Amino acid sequence: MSNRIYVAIDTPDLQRAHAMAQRVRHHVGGLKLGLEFFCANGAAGFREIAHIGLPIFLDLKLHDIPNTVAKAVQALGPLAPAILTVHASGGRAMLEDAKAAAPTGTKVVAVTMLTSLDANDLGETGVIGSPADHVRRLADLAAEAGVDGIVCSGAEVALVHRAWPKGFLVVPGVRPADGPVGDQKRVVTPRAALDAGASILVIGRPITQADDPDAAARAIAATL
Ligand SMILES: O=C(O)c1cc(=O)[nH]c(=O)n1[C@@H]1O[C@H](COP(=O)(O)O)[C@@H](O)[C@H]1O
Repeated sequence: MSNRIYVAIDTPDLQRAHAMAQRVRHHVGGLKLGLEFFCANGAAGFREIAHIGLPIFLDLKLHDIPNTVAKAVQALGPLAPAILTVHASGGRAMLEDAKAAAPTGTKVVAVTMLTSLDANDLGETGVIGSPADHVRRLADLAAEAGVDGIVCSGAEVALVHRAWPKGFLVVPGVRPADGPVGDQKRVVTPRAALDAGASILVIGRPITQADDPDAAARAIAATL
């Protein structure tokens, strides 16, 4: 893929989502639809956005018992998303069953440690060790369970890339050098994330909240 930016279309409003996707479509490689969009618009909304013709990353971060996740992945099968997320902390059996239930062309990627968390947040959830240790442990589990890749921050992607060179590595929480970080805590620039081994970048607000979203997408793409 020449353009490795997936733009996060985070809105519950189908018209706005469609207009935003149309606006930036020539400057991104794919579109990411997440919980906010899918809870409001479901499969019908997904199909409307898919008509635009770019690959769709369906980011539902599924996390439940193996049977429930497998049945949910099966139910999403007719949508044939290019990429689908589950949580790595759902465990080995959940990851194996999610992959087995996904259509052949869908990459199943496992979210390791959300980019909105830092070492302190991790400690509060009872996890001992650094973010890097935690991401590495979950990435190893994801690789062993046979999913296609993981989601992590740009701060850990280099170490995962070394351990799993063939893994499909998704990096969100990227910000142009001077941009506001918002609720993200483990942030790097788009260029740094790609240099460290990211397969694709997920970028939302730096594009969608810009005064001129297509110019913002073009400007970020030009740095890559
Ligand atoms: O799975 C994701 O895409 C994801 C994982 C993660 O750890 N952090 C994260 O921000 N995301 C998603 O990436 C997008 C980031 O959006 P911005 O912070 O607006 O660029 C959102 O749609 C998040 O749901």
